[in-house]
Amino acid sequence: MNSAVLKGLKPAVAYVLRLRAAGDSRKALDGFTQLYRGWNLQKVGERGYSARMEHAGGGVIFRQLFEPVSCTYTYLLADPGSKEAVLIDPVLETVDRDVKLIDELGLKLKVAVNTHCHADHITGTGLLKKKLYGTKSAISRHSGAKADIMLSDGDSITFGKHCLNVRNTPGHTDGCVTLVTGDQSMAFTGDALLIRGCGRTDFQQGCSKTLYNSVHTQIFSLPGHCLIYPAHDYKGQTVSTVYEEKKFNPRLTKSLEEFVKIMANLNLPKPAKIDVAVPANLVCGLHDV
Ligand SMILES: N[C@@H](CCC(=O)N[C@@H](CSS)C(=O)NCC(=O)O)C(=O)O
Repeated sequence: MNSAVLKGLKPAVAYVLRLRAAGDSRKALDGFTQLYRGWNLQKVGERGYSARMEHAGGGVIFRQLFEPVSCTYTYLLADPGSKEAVLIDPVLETVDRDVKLIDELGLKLKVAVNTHCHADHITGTGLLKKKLYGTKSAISRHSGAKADIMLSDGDSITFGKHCLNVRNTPGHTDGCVTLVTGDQSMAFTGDALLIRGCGRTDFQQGCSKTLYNSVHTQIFSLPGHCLIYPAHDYKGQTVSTVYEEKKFNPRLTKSLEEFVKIMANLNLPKPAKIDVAVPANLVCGLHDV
């Protein structure tokens, strides 16, 4: 670590040590967790993309990628040792970008997984299967969509020595899942939980009561420092934490009754591509499996 980085870290380390000396070990532990994460964050371009790269202990390669028309995040995770990779929520229009990155990093795409049957964009999984031989598609068995791997609650998607654990989080659709890293440091929440928001519940199999229950039991039960990576953001945010959303989410901090009212009065326009996207996504994108 160079001296400029060390100089910048010193006050933060001192603050954490002061917390520990003052006997606030929980806050100190959270502080250390944040510092550790900070060492692995990189700022790229105009958006604050976080990229946790491989390090001495053998971390995970991680990229957050953005598709600006549907404001969709695609996530690439890979094991630095085996080079096995997983892509979460790829978008048809950005498949070439994703393939190039996977090639450049020398990775082998094992699974392209959708957190649910999307209504606003066409998934890239079908095209990825054609472009990257051996890739398997995956989606929840409750989604009604076709894929090579039909996921159930409690399943794991492994890539090298890492894994993503599947938690059913229905409510936006019946087949919504949240994918949680084995160490519970990151959760990919799809459209169940967005940053300071949540997925709408007014089409497909949407149910606001179900969504409220999913978020509270399956996501808010994760550790406070667990990073939340949603499928979309419409306001330029990239990442949140369980702690932040439990404290500041304007919908999910409310009672169930209030939440149901909020969701019934969102009055959002229908996604522009819904009539094309849903039928295509039921067969893994434009291309059949
Ligand atoms: N304008 C977009 C669709 C925006 C939208 O409805 N987003 C969904 C997730 S994608 S189905 C949603 O749940 N939004 C929640 C919210 O509070 O905004 C388009 O035309 O594609």
